[in-house]
Amino acid sequence: MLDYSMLYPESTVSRRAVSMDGMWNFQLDEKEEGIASGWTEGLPSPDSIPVPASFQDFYTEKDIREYAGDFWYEKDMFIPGEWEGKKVFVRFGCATHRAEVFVNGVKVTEHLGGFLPFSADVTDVVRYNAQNKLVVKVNNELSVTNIPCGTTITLSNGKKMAKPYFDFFNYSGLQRSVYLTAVPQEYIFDITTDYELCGEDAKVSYRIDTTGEHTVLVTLCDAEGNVAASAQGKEGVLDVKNAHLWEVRNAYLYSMMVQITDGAEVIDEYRQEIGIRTVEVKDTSILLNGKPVYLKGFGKHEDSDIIGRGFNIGVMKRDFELMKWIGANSFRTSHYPYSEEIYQMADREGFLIIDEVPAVGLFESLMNFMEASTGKQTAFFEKETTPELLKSHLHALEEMIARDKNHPSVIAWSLLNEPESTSDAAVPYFKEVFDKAHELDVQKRPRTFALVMNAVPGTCKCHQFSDIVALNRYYGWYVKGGHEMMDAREMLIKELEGWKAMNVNKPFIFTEYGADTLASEHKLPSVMWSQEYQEEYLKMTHDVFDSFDFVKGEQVWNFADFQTTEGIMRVNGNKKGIFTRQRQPKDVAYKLKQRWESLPVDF
Ligand SMILES: CCCN1C[C@@H](O)[C@H](O)[C@@H](C(=O)O)C1
Repeated sequence: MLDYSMLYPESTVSRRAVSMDGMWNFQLDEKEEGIASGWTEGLPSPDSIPVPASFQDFYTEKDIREYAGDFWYEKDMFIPGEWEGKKVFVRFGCATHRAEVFVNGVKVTEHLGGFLPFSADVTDVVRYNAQNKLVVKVNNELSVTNIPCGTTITLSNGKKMAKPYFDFFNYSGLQRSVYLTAVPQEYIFDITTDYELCGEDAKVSYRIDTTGEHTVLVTLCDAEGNVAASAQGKEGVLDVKNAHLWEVRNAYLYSMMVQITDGAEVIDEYRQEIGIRTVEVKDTSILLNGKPVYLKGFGKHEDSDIIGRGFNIGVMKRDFELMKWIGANSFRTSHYPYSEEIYQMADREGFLIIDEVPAVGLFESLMNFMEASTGKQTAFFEKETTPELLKSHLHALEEMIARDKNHPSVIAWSLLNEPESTSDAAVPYFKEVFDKAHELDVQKRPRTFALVMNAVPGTCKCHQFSDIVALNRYYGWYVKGGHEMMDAREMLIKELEGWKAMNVNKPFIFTEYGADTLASEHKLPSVMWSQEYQEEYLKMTHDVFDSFDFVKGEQVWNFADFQTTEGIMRVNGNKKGIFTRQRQPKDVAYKLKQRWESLPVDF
C-alpha cells in the first residue's frame, strides 16, 4: 500500500482542494549548489514560469531547452486558520523525473518517477493564517535505473545532456496541476471497485480504506441523482437493478458517494464517478460487457506547443473532438500514464484506454527500435542495474494502478513498451512485472506490452505473459519502405502467418504502425514523407490486418506530430501524426475516418 492517497483532489463538506496552478518562481541549479546554499528557504535569483508546464520551450536559449540536472520551483502558499486540526497536504500531479519537497525549509517528502501523483504531508510544518514557503527541487536526468530509460552525457563545456533511449523529447518539470488539500484526521484514503453483470442487474463490489474505524456509508446514485443502491461497511456489494452499463462510445456514469459517519455527523465525504462495465479476453476476442470490441484509435503523447508535456486542457478537448470525428474508440497512453483529467474525459466520452507505465527504452541502444529492426540481440535485463530498475518499474506500476484502477475507460495495462524480450534474462523480469499487475488490479484487467520489431514468432520469449499481444510494426517504413512496400506487405503477412501458426489463441492488436509525413509534401507518384505515401502505407497495412481474424485492434502511430530529440531521422520532431502538432488533419485523416466509420461494430 502506498503511504499517500491517490484519490483525485476534490472539495466536499469535509475537504478542501485549492489549486496552486499559475506562475511559480523557477531557477536552474547547474552547479547543484541549491541544498548547500539554502535554496530550500527560497530561491536567490529566480525567474517566473507557469505550472503546469514543461520549462524547455519557453526560453530562447538552447542550453535551457537541452538542460539536464537540478532545477528548482518556489511558491508561497497561504494556509487558512480554519484548516488547523485537519491534515494538510501538497499534492503534485507529477514532477518529472524526481523531486524533493521543502516547506519553510523542512524537507517533507521526495519522489522518484515523473508521470504519477504524490503528496507531501505538511500538517506539522505549516503556519496557519500565514504565508508558507513551498520549494521543490526537481531533476530530469535519465538513467537505466529509473523509467523511462536513457543516459546522461557531459558535453565538452561541462554541461549535462539527456540522451533518451526513447523517441520523445525529455520534457520535464511540474507538468501537471499542484493542489493544496485539507482532509479530516480520519479520512477516506482509497476506494476500490469491481463489477459483475447478472442479466439486467449488476453487482458493484467495493472496498473503502480509511484512516480510522468509524462507520462507512456508500450510496450509489444514477445520472439523474436517484439512489440506485446503498450499503454500510468498509467492504460490501451494491446490488444495482436494471443497471445502466458503461459502453464504448456510449458512456453512463454513476456517482458513488462515500461517507465516514459518527451517528448523524459526517466526518469525511468523497464522491467518485464510476462506470459499470466488465472487460475480459476470451480466446482471440476482447470483450466489453461480454460483447466483442475492435480497438480503433491511436498511440498518443501528451505533447503540445509551448508547454511541451504540460497538461493542456484545451488540447485535451480538441483531441477528444478529433477522435470522435475520425471514428476512433480507443487510445494507448504511450509511453507513460497521462494526466488524470484525460481519463476522466475518456470515462465521460466512452473511450477505451490502454494505460501504459513509463517502461520505455528498455533496449540497449539510443535508437532502440532501429537496432531492434536489425535483429540486434541485447541483454538489457542482465545488467547489474536491473534489480534497481525493476524496483522503480514495480513502484511506478503500483502507483499507476492505484491511481487509475476505478476508471471504466481503462481496459488494459501496458507494462512495457518495446522492451528487449528475446533473451532468457527478460523472462524473469517480465514475470515479476506481469504477476505484480495481476496482484494489484482487483478487476484483473488484461495485461500487455508492445513487442518491438525483433520480437517475432520464434524469437520473442515474453508474449506468453500477455493477455493481449500488442505489436509495434513498421513494415513499409523502417523496413522495406518506399517502392519496396510490396515486399513490406509480404513481410507483414509472413509474420502474421507465423503468429497464426503458433496458435497463440489470444487477441492481437497493433499498437503502432505509421509513416512520417510532412503536411507540406504532396508527390505523384508518392515518395516517403509525402501525404500520398502515408495513405498508401496505411491502406496496405489495413488490407493485411483485415485478412487475419485474430487482429482485434489498430492504433495508428501517432495521433499527432510530437516533439523528439533532434537528429537525422526527425524533422523537428516525429511527423507520423494523422494530425499535425497543432491538431489539424493531414489528408489521410479523411481516409481513416471513412475506414473507421465503415468498420462493422461487432467482431
Ligand atoms: C518498434 C517501434 C518503436 N516506436 C516507438 C515510438 O516511441 C516511436 O515514436 C516510433 C517511431 O519511430 O515513430 C517507433
